[in-house]
Amino acid sequence: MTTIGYLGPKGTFTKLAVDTAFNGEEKISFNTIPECIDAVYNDVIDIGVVPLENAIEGTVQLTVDYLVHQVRLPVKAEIVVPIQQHLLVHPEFTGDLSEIKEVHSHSHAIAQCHQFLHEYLPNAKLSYSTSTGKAAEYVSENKELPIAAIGNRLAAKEYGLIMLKENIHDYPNNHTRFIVLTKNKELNIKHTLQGEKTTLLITLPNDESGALHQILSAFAWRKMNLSKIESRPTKTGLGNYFFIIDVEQPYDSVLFPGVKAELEALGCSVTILGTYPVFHMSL
Ligand SMILES: O=C(O)C(=O)C[C@]1(C(=O)O)C=C[C@@H](O)C=C1
Repeated sequence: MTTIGYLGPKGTFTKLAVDTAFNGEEKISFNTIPECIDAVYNDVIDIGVVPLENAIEGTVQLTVDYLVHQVRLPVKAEIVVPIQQHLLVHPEFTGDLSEIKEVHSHSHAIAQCHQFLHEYLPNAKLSYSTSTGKAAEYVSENKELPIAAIGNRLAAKEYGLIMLKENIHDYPNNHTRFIVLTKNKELNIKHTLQGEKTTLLITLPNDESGALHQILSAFAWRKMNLSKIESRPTKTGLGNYFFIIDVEQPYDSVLFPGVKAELEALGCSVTILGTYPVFHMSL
């Protein structure tokens, strides 16, 4: 049977994404994003699903950095899921909002609710956990403490918690992109295909004037639409960056090799991180 790994434990957004996109497979929980990626790389599981980017908080840097610097695996699909954050408490907590002393969650979930926390829980201590599910688990195991978790409806159900405040994310149109990593498993995602993308990793030779302009023009004059460009440190010293570029089309044997050759002539290195279908899910 096909095995799918996800950032767990139960009740995470990644689990929600996996449950929505796949059924029938064996699903295995991992404590961290690197552990899940390693398990695909080491053939412990067939498929791994990890978060990549949130509409409010931006890129999940751990995922990008781990895939670029530690373990290279091809991206084979993208799943976009709506995200609703709720404030979860133990059913035995009978106080009101102002009595909550600690809020637990994943850093990305806390960041999506900064304004809410600033307004309603300015004195609560923020405690970061490996996932929203882990935070919900902690609240469920500590009923005597005046604490809350930020997480989703599934977490409330899985851990028997109450949603004290619903929809506490600061902006309404909240979504997270998850990527599906696999070495060679055929994917069978039965959802409406939203489009196709290719993600490239581009490293500049050194800090030359106009280098970024030259990179972008290689795409521009071929009329290749870019949906994301992001720079990250190469970790070799201050001022050294690579670029992750999402192109709104599948890989083809004319335009992409053309771009690659043109950029390599400028001294850049170009790696294809994946060419993949994009699925939008509704929960
Ligand atoms: O903690 C979870 O539930 C996750 O699946 C991780 C994660 C993330 O890394 O962005 C996924 C979606 C939400 O944006 C918040 C947290």
